[in-house]
Amino acid sequence: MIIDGKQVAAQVRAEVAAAVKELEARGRTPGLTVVRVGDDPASAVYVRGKRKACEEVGIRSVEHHLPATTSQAELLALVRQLNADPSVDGILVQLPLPKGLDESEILDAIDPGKDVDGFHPLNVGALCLGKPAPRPCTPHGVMRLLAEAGCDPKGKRALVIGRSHIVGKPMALMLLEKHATVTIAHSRTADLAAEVARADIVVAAIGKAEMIRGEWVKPGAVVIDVGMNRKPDGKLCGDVEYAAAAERAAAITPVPGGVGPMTIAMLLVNTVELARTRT
Ligand SMILES: Nc1nc2c(c(=O)[nH]1)N[C@@H](CN(C=O)c1ccc(C(=O)N[C@@H](CCC(=O)O)C(=O)O)cc1)CN2
Repeated sequence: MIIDGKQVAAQVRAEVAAAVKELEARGRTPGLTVVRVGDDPASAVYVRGKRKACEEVGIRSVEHHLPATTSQAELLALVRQLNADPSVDGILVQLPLPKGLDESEILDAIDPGKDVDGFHPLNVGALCLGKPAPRPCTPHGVMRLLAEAGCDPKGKRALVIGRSHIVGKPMALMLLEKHATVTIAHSRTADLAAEVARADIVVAAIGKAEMIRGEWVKPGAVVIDVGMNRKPDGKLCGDVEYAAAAERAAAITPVPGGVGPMTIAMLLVNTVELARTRT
């Protein structure tokens, strides 16, 4: 089975549009503000996608596009200004930031009540403790894809490959919350093939083109590919050898059209949730 992220994302967007209508009936239009610094072409594409998705579901979106020469102090000042602005429900600083800017200090400065990405230490702590808080969009989207594929993580061996703050670590916590037995693999893992071979659920988020060999996948496993890599021929591919893995997996996400569209859909979910909380 191919897990169609575009289709699930469309379903999520329809749910968000209905939730926005309800809020509007109460005189409240949710608002997302995106901060983009510099001219990274991929970031420009993602931010455009975020704004278009907001527009489609009725979320008000504003973009602050700052030059790559922006200083740490200037960026911090903008974040603080947005924190104080009552018309802003969600603040998102598009990553990566240009070299020289301290990403962690910027993310920590976002009001945790407006942290639509769920990257603030307080929200990460809340996730750790199983308390309600905005969940990082990509792993949040993966959980929805698993549910749509009929995969309940309870009691299953889940392998998360990658330990980033944005995907790997929160992913592991969300799977743990759903009672999976979770392993996190990374660049120093001794025998990755053996880890993959015993996993019922594999979430690959390492950023290395087709590094996870199809033949490693346990027959009947569910494979979620978070990777997005550009091949020399210009085509996109994931972290998993798709065709070979699809022969063994019970369900698998493609790249593109798998996890990517869910990242934007769950951002909309988080924005509406923050607006509700602040109402
Ligand atoms: N502040 C944040 N920055 C970044 C995040 C994030 O969640 N918050 N995630 C990524 C980039 N990202 C969203 O920002 C993102 C990545 C990929 C996609 C997507 O839809 N991909 C498509 C393919 C797109 C293409 O053809 O190039 C797919 O997989 O089908 C959406 C959003 C890093 N930064």
